[in-house]
Amino acid sequence: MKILSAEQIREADQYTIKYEPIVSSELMERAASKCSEWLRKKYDIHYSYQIFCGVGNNGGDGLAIARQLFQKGFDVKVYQVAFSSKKSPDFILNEKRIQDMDIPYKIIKRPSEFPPIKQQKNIVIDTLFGSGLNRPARGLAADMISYLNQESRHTISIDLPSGLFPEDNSENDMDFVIKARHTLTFELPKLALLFPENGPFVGQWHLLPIGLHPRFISEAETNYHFLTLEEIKPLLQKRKKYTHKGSFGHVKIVAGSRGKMGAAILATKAALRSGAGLVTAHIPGCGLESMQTSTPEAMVEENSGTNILQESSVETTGYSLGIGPGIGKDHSTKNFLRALLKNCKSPAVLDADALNIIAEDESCQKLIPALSILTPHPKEFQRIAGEYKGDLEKLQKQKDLARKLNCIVVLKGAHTSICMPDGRIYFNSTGNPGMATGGSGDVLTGLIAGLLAQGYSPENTALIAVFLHGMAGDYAAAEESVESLIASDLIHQFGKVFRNLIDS
Ligand SMILES: NC(=O)C1=CN([C@@H]2O[C@H](COP(=O)(O)OP(=O)(O)OC[C@H]3O[C@@H](n4cnc5c(N)ncnc54)[C@H](OP(=O)(O)O)[C@@H]3O)[C@@H](O)[C@H]2O)[C@@H](O)CC1
Ligand SMILES: [K+]
Repeated sequence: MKILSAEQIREADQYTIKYEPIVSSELMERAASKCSEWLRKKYDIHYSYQIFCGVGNNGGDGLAIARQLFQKGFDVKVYQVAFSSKKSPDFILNEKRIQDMDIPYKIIKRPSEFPPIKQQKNIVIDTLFGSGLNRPARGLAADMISYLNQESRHTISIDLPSGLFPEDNSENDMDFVIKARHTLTFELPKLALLFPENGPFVGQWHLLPIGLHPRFISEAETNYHFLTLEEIKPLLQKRKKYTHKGSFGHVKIVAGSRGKMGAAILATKAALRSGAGLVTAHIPGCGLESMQTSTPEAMVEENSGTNILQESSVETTGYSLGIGPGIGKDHSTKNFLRALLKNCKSPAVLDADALNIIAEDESCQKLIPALSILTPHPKEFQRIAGEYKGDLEKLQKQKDLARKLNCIVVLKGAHTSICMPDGRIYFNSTGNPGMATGGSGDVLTGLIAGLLAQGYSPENTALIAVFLHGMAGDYAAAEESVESLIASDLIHQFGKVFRNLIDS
């Protein structure tokens, strides 16, 4: 699914009006009815609504939602926050409609007129600003936002939390942005909704399709995508009947050190469960027994080091390498990694301490095979890409790094972003906070290496693996809980994930 800029969404809006065709007030009515349907499904008739409107089309949405809820018998109160006298035509039309229906409607001109916010079974609907915000909120609008953030326990923002810019908030004043519990956004996600730093404002966000013209969307150009099931399913290969283990490649997991063998075991198990034909674990001697006992399906190749990986010759040809989980940063391990990368000619997966080592050694970065997949978490990413101020700058650094190394950079987090060397970025839609747990990244490394071995292109491998990994997390959280989720649970869910994705 594409992520378009506010400018493109405005164009999509105009294109739909012209070519569907539909009058703009009807498009607003459609958007509002999607919202009121969503609300009615979630909250029963005992809930009341306080709807705060600006004077643009976002405010117009608020007025239309108010009328629709009122018509269904809900207790609705509407407030126009008069921060400007320039009302949009569709706002004016909807204002007239609610006035004709005797819906309680007040105009707020100063903070002393802010109404008390009901605390029980009450929802505040925020329609002060949407995608038309063109400067940080100030004056009356800013006061209103602060007041609602302080008083309302349950705010739902329409299209965007008011005060949040759809893309770039680096210059914004975040004290004057609504903190919503839910955000109902139209048709396509906006970039700002995907940034972890905006989580406190956006809450949970939901996409409501409003029928913007499909031709405009399919022709619109963008580097940003939101990765959904529809895009992943066609990428997956079904196993053919006449195949044998040699058809599915050979993974080599290069991982572990004394005290961190768990990382190697998790990555190895994940590679096995990903469907790779054969998996070899290249580990320090101290891990031999634990690996063979816990993971009898894997072969073990002992490194010359007992406690850490140190220089020894490693065959790389014919393998998909997953390098880094639990290897530490000992001087000998650094030398080992350098020699390994020198030797390795096909795309590999680099994670954890492998990334920390290359972060400290620029010359080592040049040895990474083209189209390798790097999977840093934010701290590792910062070490390798440098400091950044906010998530937009972080995204730019991710693009710079992918281009510089000619690699795929998978930046882990809520909505993990996958950046291709040509600058395309995919945000993942699966996963949950329970996955922020030790070993979760090791599982991803094994899964990526396992898919790579089976002949998926590096690009498709990264997309599929991240999506599957998140989906496994969602299944695990549904069966147990977000709190209790541990990394092995993810591997246990791979079977169900594959079955649901490939067979259905
Ligand atoms: N596109 C779609 O598909 C559909 C879009 N729809 C809806 O339309 C919304 C976009 O509407 P929009 O363009 O009218 O802008 P909106 O966010 O209401 O605000 C603009 C007003 O705010 C003002 N203003 C701005 N910043 C300000 C500030 N800091 N402080 C004070 N004032 C400020 C600005 O005035 P000015 O800059 O001229 O002073 C103007 O008056 C979109 O989010 C969605 O909800 C749906 O109805 C149908 C389908
Ligand atoms: K809003």
